[in-house]
Amino acid sequence: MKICIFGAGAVGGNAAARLIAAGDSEVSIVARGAHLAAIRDKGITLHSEGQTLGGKPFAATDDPATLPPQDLVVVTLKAHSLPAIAAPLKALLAPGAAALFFTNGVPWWWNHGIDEEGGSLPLLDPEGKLWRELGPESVLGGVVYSANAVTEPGLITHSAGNRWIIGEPTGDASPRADAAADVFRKAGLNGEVSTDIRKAMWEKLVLNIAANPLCALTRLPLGRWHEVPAIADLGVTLIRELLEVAKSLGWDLTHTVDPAASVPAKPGRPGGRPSMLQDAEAGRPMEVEAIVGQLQAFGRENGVATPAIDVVLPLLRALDASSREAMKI
Ligand SMILES: NC(=O)C1=CN([C@@H]2O[C@H](COP(=O)(O)OP(=O)(O)OC[C@H]3O[C@@H](n4cnc5c(N)ncnc54)[C@H](OP(=O)(O)O)[C@@H]3O)[C@@H](O)[C@H]2O)C=CC1
Ligand SMILES: CC(C)(CO)C(=O)C(=O)O
Repeated sequence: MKICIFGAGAVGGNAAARLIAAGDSEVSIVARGAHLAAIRDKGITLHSEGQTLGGKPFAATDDPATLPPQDLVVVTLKAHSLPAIAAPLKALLAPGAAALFFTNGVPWWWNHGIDEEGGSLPLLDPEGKLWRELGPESVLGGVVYSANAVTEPGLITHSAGNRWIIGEPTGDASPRADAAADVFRKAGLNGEVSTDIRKAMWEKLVLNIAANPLCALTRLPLGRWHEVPAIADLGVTLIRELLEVAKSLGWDLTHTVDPAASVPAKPGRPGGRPSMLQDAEAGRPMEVEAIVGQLQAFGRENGVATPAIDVVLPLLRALDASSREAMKI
């Protein structure tokens, strides 16, 4: 099986290192910049649970057009980077092959299988390129619990979690979802198939809606939230709003999720640098719309008030705009 990891940064780098080490598939990597140069020079190295994997030079590329058609493309870019790769991603897929998106937050393909006329979500696919040029029928949805950081170019440090949930947006069982989960499991990545990938998305978003924006805005990693207890209280409020939005769309998690117990920060627990904090610290764009903005949009469409989101969202958008301005993008 030919598998490409498109955007092998923190999460994708973990998957790539494990898939390469397993040796069951023909793996290729699309990366860029200093990270790409380091992968070509020294390979992709994964530090995980006291073990080190990888570390042999690897012929990665920044030009997907140089790769042969792939049976599976695992897409691990940030949500805001996706529209730019719609056409090259489509060109990389062998007939019938899937693009498996492991992206936090509400996915651009949300309407596929539930409201085709609704098309792409404008906050996530502003010009509709993903819907039009890639096409939602190419999509496998993915939800990942695996905390990683690119600690230096070519080096991925994995700190917690190993759960990779895969599902068709239509909710159907499919050989391509089974095959993807299977190849992940063989590589030591706990792949599982879901017939309700949106439910898995909401359950994961319970963690992200509190951790990601509040760590990014305060610069406090999760292990330091106890220094300002009101931060965790705000996290609980954000989770409550998320649950009401999800319920208005038909996913009622209010009986299974306890907001107070779901705030990811626990007093004294060390570490915890969510991906949005990593982006804020590095002055990179952040996944504001997938993790926060789309919740406000859904809330407004369905008459659900989101007062805490309404405060957090403009702060994040302003922070994001200043990063983009500094990076001239
Ligand atoms: N990090 C984590 O612990 C977790 C992250 N997630 C989610 O997983 C997804 C991926 O996150 P994460 O791994 O942290 O992101 P990263 O930014 O670490 O990785 C994405 C990589 O894709 C590269 N990239 C972007 N565009 C292109 C392009 N056109 N061609 C080649 N390479 C490209 C980026 O390069 P550059 O840096 O130059 O932009 C970067 O190296 C996100 O949705 C995130 O929310 C989920 C669970 C945990
Ligand atoms: C759950 C969490 C917070 C793990 O790091 C994550 O998904 C992220 O970093 O975006």
